[in-house]
Parts: sequence; C-alpha cells; structure tokens
Amino acid sequence: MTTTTTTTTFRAMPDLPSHISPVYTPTPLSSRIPEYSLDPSSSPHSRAGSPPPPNLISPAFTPPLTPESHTPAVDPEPVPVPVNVSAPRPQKLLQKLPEVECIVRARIPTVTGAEMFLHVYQNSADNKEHLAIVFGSHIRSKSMFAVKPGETERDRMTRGAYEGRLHPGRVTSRAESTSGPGGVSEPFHDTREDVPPLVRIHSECYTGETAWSARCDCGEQLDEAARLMSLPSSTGGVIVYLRQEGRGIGLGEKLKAYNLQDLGSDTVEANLLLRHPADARSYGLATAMLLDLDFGGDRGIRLLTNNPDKVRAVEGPHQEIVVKQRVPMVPLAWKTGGKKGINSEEIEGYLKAKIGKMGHMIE
Ligand SMILES: Nc1nc2c(ncn2[C@@H]2O[C@H](COP(=O)(O)OP(=O)(O)OP(=O)(O)O)[C@@H](O)[C@H]2O)c(=O)[nH]1
Repeated sequence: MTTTTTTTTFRAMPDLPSHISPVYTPTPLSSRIPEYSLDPSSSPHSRAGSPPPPNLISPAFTPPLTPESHTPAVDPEPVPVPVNVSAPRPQKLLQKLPEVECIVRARIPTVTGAEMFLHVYQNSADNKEHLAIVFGSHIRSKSMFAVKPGETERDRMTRGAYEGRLHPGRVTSRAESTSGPGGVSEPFHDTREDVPPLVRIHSECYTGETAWSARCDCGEQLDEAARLMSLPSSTGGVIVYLRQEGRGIGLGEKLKAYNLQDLGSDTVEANLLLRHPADARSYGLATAMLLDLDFGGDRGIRLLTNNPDKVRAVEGPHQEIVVKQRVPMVPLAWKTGGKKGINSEEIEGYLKAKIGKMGHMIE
C-alpha cells in the first residue's frame, strides 16, 4: 500500500445506496426481531422475546436496543472470529477442483468513488460467467496475466492483462515507468503480509441485489463487503460472485419457494417441498478462483460470512485455501438500531431460519 495508485483505489466509501425504498420508515428493532431479544428469562427459539441459543450470539454482541444511539459515520470492520479448525469438512466436497481461467478483466469506477477490477471467469464445470470483484490492483489473476501465444500488446490490453491504468495512446501492457496518465507502476505485493486479505464468497441473488427485495439481505451484504474492502485501512480483497442463484436452485425455483413461504413454510421447508436440498450450492469454483488470484498458502484469508458450511467448503478438498479468520456479517438493521438496513416481516423469517436451521452464526 505504498503508491499513489493505492491511495486512489482505497478512497473511503460513503454510505452505499440502501436496498430499501427511500420512503421506508424503520420501526424499532425490538418490534421487528423479537425472536432475538436477549431477555434471559425467555426460553430459546420458542416464541417472541426468546433469545437465540448462546453459541449463536457473541458474548461481545450488544443488541441495538436504543435506536437513537450514535452510529459512526463509517463503520469499522467487524471484529474477526477465530475459525474452528476441528470442524468437520462438508461431505459433498469434490476431490478435484474445477479448472478456471480469467478471460477478461476491466477497471470499474464505482458510484461510491472506489475502483475495482471486475474479472470474468470461465471454467470446466459449467457455462456460467462467474466473477471476481477485485479491490486492489496488487491482486493478480495468474491465468489473466499468463502470456498467450501470438497475442499482440493490443490484445493483452483489450482482455485486461495490463499493469497500471489504460489511457488513450498506450502501446504496452507492461508497467509504464513514467508518471502521467497510466504511468504509475503498481505494487505487485501487498506490503502488509501479516494481514490475510478479506474475501467474500457471494451467491447471486437477482431479487435482493437488483429487484429491491426485502426478503433477504443479499444486496446489503454485497454492499457491505465492497465497503469493507474499500476502507482506507483495508489491504483490499475479493468478492467471488458465484452464479448460483437461490442457493443453487435458480431464480424460477426460488420464486416458487417464495410463494410457498407466503403460504407458511420457512425458507428451508420451501426448498424441501420443491424437492431441492436446503442448500444446493458448492464452492469448488470459488476455491479455484481464489487460487488463481494467488490467495493460496499460509497467509490465508479472512472470510466474510456467517455460514459455517462456507468456511470449510471454500478451503477445498486439501485445504488449498486456509481460512484464518471469519469476519461476521451483521445485518445493518441490527447494527444501527433500525436506522438503516432492511426491515420486513419476511427478512425476520429469513434470518431466523438461517440461524435456527442452517447454523448461521450471526453475532
Ligand atoms: N432457495 C432460496 N434461496 C434464497 C432465499 N433467499 C435468498 N436466497 C439465496 O441465498 C443466496 C444467499 O446466500 P449468501 O449471500 O451467499 O449467504 P449465505 O450462504 O446465506 O451466508 P453468508 O455468507 O453468511 O451471507 C443467494 O443465492 C440468494 O438468491 C430463499 O428464500 N430461498
């Protein structure tokens, strides 16, 4: 993190656009998530006002019971949690990782002021365009930067295999040593070798990320991951964006599941009624993409998730990736006492099923 490039890349992000309607007025948290009240006199999981099981709530968690209390303008990173290395590996892990190749990469300036590099991957397992959203130009895809026979400098720049920044008239894909537009050479390595980079493995959610749905917090989680990776103190990071919509069952089936939820099922029951597993996803592609981005080895990663399955699954069949720490993703409404974030009856049920049925650790 020593060059001018880094300074521009990691500008602090202002508050991200909310995924809820601007006219929405949040109700106090106590009336929205009664199941997670920390009233010790109530019995777990049985009725409104009962606490979640103790192992799901960090001792350090302070419930946002005072909506008027001060919220910092820029939230720091949540406190990381050590990973339970003795946890069993998921049975459905493939023994061999799929092959992946980054076929194109481009700089994307974002509405928040931060810049990222969007990487499109192809792979040997399916025909979908899985993505790596990379914050930090020091993070390099090996397959992208590999030299291809017969390609010209123009070809390399067109597919994104260039160092620094493109500008009109640029003729080389290699680092330009002079200053000026595009002439800043970048650090190839992060100088803070002791801090594992931040990673989010995110599954596509058309409804939550594009169609303003308040049934889930997927859009908010995507925004929060980008915000944390863009903080001035951050060493960057990667959001691996997997096209496994609806926990792997696809958008059409997820919409059927929503109808079943409106008929009274929870999110897990709805999947099972449709003869799908509760969670049909796999993470081998994410592991392979992280290896391509040079995130293997002892330095490890810090994984932004509450999902215990993800932590073990992303490490791969032979622990090709090491998850050193888990960074919790606390719903914004919980953190801000309802001032920001998503408020709906449906999201209460969504989070409740994640905690109660899928073992999610939401502190
Ligand atoms: N089948 C089904 N999928 C849903 C539902 N709500 C959201 N999803 C999908 O669930 C996925 C969201 O998962 P992630 O954001 O990766 O999060 P997670 O695995 O739950 O765990 P975290 O890493 O803690 O966020 C997306 O693919 C959504 O489309 C639902 O009600 N039913």
